[in-house]
Formats: sequence, structure tokens, C-alpha cells
Amino acid sequence: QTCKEGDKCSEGGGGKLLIKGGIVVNEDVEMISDILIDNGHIQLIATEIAADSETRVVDARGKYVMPGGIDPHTHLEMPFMGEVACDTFATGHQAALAGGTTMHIDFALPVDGSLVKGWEEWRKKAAKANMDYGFHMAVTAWNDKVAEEMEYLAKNKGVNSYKFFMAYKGALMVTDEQLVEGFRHCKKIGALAQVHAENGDAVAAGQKYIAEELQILGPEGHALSRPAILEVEATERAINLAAWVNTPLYVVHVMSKGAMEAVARARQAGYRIIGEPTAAGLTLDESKMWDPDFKTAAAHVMSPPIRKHDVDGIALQNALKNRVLSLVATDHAVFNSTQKAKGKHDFRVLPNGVNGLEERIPVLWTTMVNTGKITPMDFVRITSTEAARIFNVYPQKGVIREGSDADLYVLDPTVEYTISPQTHHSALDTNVFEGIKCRGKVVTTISRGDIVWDNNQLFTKDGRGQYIETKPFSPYLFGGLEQEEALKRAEMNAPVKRNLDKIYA
Ligand SMILES: NC(=O)NCCC(=O)O
Ligand SMILES: [Zn+2]
Ligand SMILES: [Zn+2]
Repeated sequence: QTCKEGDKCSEGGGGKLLIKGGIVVNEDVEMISDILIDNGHIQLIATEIAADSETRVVDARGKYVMPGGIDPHTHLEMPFMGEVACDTFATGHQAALAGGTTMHIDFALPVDGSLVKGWEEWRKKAAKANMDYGFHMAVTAWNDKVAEEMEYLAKNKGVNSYKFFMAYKGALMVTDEQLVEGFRHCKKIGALAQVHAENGDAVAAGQKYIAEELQILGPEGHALSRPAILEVEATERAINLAAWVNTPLYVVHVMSKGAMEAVARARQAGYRIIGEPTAAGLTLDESKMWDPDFKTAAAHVMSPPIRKHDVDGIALQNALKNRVLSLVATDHAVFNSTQKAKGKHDFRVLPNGVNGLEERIPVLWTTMVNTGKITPMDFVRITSTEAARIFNVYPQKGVIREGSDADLYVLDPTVEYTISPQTHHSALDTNVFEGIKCRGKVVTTISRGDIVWDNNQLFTKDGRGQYIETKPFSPYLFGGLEQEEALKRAEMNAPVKRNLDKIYA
């Protein structure tokens, strides 16, 4: 149930709220506290707060109260491979809110080669927003106009991250030269460079070989044509180029152990590299692409592909635990079974993408907190706080703190349920997490002080979500870079100076 235009949304909507007695978790501390919310913000956090007659009380005793999830990687209503992703900014947001996520950052694509037009187009799509959102922009070509528009959007429209696709040859892919130009420009304007790291030329050759020579055309051909080694190669290449330019780099959807190890080496070497695994990559297995039921196999097709759980998934989980990987996204890009059927006879035209906006929080909690792999505080960091810091919206988001936006959710660790497309809130008719038994359920979600999900019901409406500007030069990424640069420049001149000293000694 969602509130329609003109409804009073009496169960949610404004007013003072008191969340009583929950285990309030931030990334650095957890303690039993009350939280008073007014005017969309957290007003007071204290051991005991009394409610007046106008205040609605949410009983959170025995439950966790955590900062609203921030999903840093989604594709709502994205035109891709001849289809348009079927979750809109309404249905995608409703799914997210039912799963404790209260903000996401979506990838806007250029329109007619223009980033500004792309940004405007995505703002139109987001007129239906049910929760707060920001944008990254994809850079799919390189010229003066692209560079100018990046600067304009970073300075004036709150876009502080730009993604370069090293795959999808003939569509979104850029060359290494464009990558380097783009990285340099990101550094200049204080924006974060992001990469989809797969060797697109090799993937194209691999697809041709698997489809034409080996005559494998089913969804398993997708996995076979995009092996981990091509992800590792591109990840290492992007890291090296970013290190050369000396700009921070964010590797989206790290799916393989090898790519994670490349991120680990780079971080150990002191580079500013961030690795993002996805909910699907952490918890699912590639074997689903071999499922005899086409609908099931096709639902699992995404790029880079879901890998082997016992090798890659577990290694990604451990890397997250040890802070080699930084935060978890979904890469929510959903195509229903009719749309996926386009690739029934050839995996090369099967729209790529899986779901996760609603499942990220309960599935990760079940997989990683219930097993003792990470603490609730770690959980908050990887699902919310780290994204807020990286994309420079902290402490407005990502923390339960006085003055912050009242975006939070209540999770009951005792409730068990099984994920199913029949009960989820996405417009999708499949669900790659179907059948997973979760222990820990988001029972209440609060977005800007409104109860938007409670007791298995949505109380939200289209248009209530706000655009969040992400400002450039995030101190979390760019702090100290100038000093580093000055030292580097001094080192560059050192051999020349040594020689001159010798000559004129
Ligand atoms: N990942 C995927 O398969 N689809 C969405 C586009 C992208 O992120 O590459
Ligand atoms: Zn991608
Ligand atoms: Zn993506």
C-alpha cells in the first residue's frame, strides 16, 4: 500500500517521533538509547526521553536501530541493451525502503552525447522519487564538451563521481587514452573516478569464440565469455593508470577474488583505491547461469558475472571484513523475464543486470552478522557510513547523530522470512535471492522523519524524495593529495638536481 496523491498518509508523514529503547548502532559505537525526531531531523539522542502527547512512539526494545542504508550503485529506468530497466524511481524506491535503504546514487547516462542533458533526463525520471537520491554520471566519450560538462555538473549540480566503462564494446566502452584523460580531469575538478573493470576487447573476442566456435548460446555462455582473468586485467590496468595520474579510484562491482587482490595490493601500496562488492557477488554462485530453466539462468546474468561462491564470494566477504573492500552496493539493474527473453537464443543480447535494492540489508545481515563475520557496527559502516563519507554527504547521512537527517530503520533480529518475488516490492517478476532464508527483518523504515515502511506496509508517495547534491573534493578522498603531489614533484626534479650538482661541483 502506498499513499496516492491527495491521501493523508496518516500512518507516516511528519510530526514528532520517538524511537524508544532500541540498540542504536553507529559505525563506532552501539548503545541502548531513545531517539527524538522532529522536522525530518534527529533532534535528541539520550538514555531516556519522555514523549509528549503529540509524539508518536516506536517501540524498538530488543531491536537494532541503524542509519538508513545508502546504496552507492543502482540503475533505475536505465536504457540498456535495447531495453529499459523495469524498476522506476517509484518502484525501485519502494523496494529499497522496504529493505531499510533510504538513499541511493544512480548512474545517469549522457543523452545525445551531452552529460548535462543526461543529468536533466535523470532528474525528470526521479520526479517520482520516494526517497532521497544522488547521481553519478557515466562518461562514454572524450572531448572538450564532455570535460566542460563534467566541471559544470561537479560545481553546480552536485555530481562528484564519474564512471568509465572498460567493457560494453561499441556501446559504453572507452579507450585507455580516454580513461587517462578522464582520470586527469576528475582529479582537477575534485571528482571521484569510477570504473567498470573488464577488458571489453577481450570480452568481445571471447563472446565470438564461445558463440560462434563453441556454439554455446545459452546464459552460461555469458559466464564463459567473461572469465575472472579479464576482470583482473582491467582492474589492474585501471588501478595503474589512476596511480600514475595520482587520483582516487573507485572500482565498482568487484566480483572476483583476483580483482579484490588487485585492490588489496594497491591499497597496501598506499594508493587511494576503493573496492565495492555487490550483494549478489558476495552471496550467490555462478552455477545458477547453468540452471536448465532459462528464466532462472537469465535472471542471474550480470556483468562482470557472479563467480564461484566458495572461491570468490567467500574471499570478497573476508576482504570486506578486513577493510580491503570498503562498502557494499547492489548494482540494481533489473530486466523482467520478458525483457531477458530477448537473449533466449543468444546470451550476447540478453540484458545484463540483477536485483538487490530490497535484499542488500537483510541478506548481508543474515550472511555476515549472524555468522559472526562482522559486527553490527561494521555492518553500518559497509551499508551506509562509508558511502556517505566517500560521496561527501556525511554527516547529513550515514550516521545517527543529532542534526543529521532522520533516515534510519529498525531491524528485528529474531524475525525469519524467505525472500520471494511474490512478496518483494520491486516491479521485477524474478528475484536472484529467491529462497534465501533471512533472520533479521527491517520492520520499520524512517525517511526524513516519516515512517515510510512499518508492519509490512509502505506509507510513501511519489515525489517525496529529494535530490542530494554530492559536493566535489570530498575530504575523505582528496585530503592530503596536494601535499602528496608537492612531494612527488620534488622527487621528479631530484635526479635532474643531482646531476646538475655533480656537473657544477
Ligand atoms: N552490471 C550489469 O550487468 N548491468 C548494469 C550495468 C553495469 O553496471 O555494468
Ligand atoms: Zn558495470
Ligand atoms: Zn552498474
